[in-house]
Amino acid sequence: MAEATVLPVRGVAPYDVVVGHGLAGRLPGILGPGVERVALLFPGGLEETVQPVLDALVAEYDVLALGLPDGEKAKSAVVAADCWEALGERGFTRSDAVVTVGGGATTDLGGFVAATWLRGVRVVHVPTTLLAMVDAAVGGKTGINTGAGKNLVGSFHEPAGVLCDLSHLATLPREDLVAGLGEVVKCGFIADPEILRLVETTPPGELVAGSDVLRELVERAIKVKIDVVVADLRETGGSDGHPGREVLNYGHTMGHAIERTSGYAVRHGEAVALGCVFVAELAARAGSLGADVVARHHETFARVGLPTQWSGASFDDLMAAMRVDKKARGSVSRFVVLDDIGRPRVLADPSVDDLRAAYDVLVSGR
Ligand SMILES: NC(=O)c1ccc[n+]([C@@H]2O[C@H](COP(=O)([O-])OP(=O)(O)OC[C@H]3O[C@@H](n4cnc5c(N)ncnc54)[C@H](O)[C@@H]3O)[C@@H](O)[C@H]2O)c1
Ligand SMILES: O=C(O)C(=O)C[C@@H](O)[C@H](O)[C@H](O)COP(=O)(O)O
Ligand SMILES: [Zn+2]
Repeated sequence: MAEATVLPVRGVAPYDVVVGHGLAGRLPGILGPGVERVALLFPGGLEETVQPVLDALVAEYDVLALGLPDGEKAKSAVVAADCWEALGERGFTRSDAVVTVGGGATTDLGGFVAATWLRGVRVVHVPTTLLAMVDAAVGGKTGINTGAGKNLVGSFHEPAGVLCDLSHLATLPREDLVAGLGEVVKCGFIADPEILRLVETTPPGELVAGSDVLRELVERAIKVKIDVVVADLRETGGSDGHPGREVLNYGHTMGHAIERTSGYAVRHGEAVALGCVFVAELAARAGSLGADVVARHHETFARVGLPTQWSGASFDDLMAAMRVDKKARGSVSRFVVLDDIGRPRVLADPSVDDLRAAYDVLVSGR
């Protein structure tokens, strides 16, 4: 089996993202000295996946195992409050730590609990979905949803380390693996065309757990994310017209609106694919994106099995949902668009006609 790859995140509080197999034994080294209690947060139902991590932890620490609701249901104020109460009852101090094992919903909620408990304790993420490995567990964004929308409450709280054990992908349902490819392909469009080449030249049936090509895609997508967050951790902006960290939000303005208006029935990665197609169509009208790159959005997402057409909500409902997007400023909506592959910028206040034309393509397809 190939050696682990260590991808350093050289920010203010440096840490490593490790990609490989059987990594749980590294946890004590990452948690460091002084930790007595560890809260292990995971979705109920994932016990088998969690077991190696639990085994590695119980040997060294007083472990508080907290099973969470599955998926997006974990990202609520009620669940966060339940976790705070549990940490309080067990006497968690600032020298104790949180470990998350699960998908992006788990790392988002667990990261938020770690960020807020005593104003911040150490957290290590063990992502078990493709999407969480390439995106959610890396970079320190944590959050929960509110009635008004997705990820509206949260904080930036960087992990002490991220362990991407590719063995976990063997049990991941195909639909969730494909959803993770949504964020991978997004990274191809915003920064790394080699990702697009790999996806477009590999038979989709070979993009499976255990394949060399999937590992290369994982590592490339993580590198894209690391480069962005090291340059602009808190999303304050880039330079020379680059959107800074907001570039990672490519496709997310519409994507988050689709998730919310569907009652979170559409997976995050699926919504990102739809949002990227929408915003490529928008950039063709309100910006200067060429027809060839727009077509490539439709083709590449569809090639891996992601949706590129969706008619689950009205134009007005989606516009209303997009108003709470964190990139908006006052009543001005802002979208990350491309002028070409790897050339992102922010488009502010596009016309309703252009937005509607892009929406029409989303509804009826090309
Ligand atoms: N913080 C960030 O930077 C960031 C980035 C991207 C996405 N996100 C968030 O991540 C979430 C989506 O993450 P996701 O796609 O991982 O969804 P998820 O966390 O809901 O996981 C998807 C499903 O896979 C199951 N699962 C997890 N690991 C498994 C395994 N190894 N085997 C079998 N089943 C497994 C989960 O229990 C769940 O049912 C969204 O809430 C999104 O907003 C956050
Ligand atoms: O890390 C980021 O920054 C991202 O935008 C990555 C996104 O893929 C991710 O879905 C993130 O949670 C979106 O954040 P939000 O700020 O739009 O809530
Ligand atoms: Zn995302």
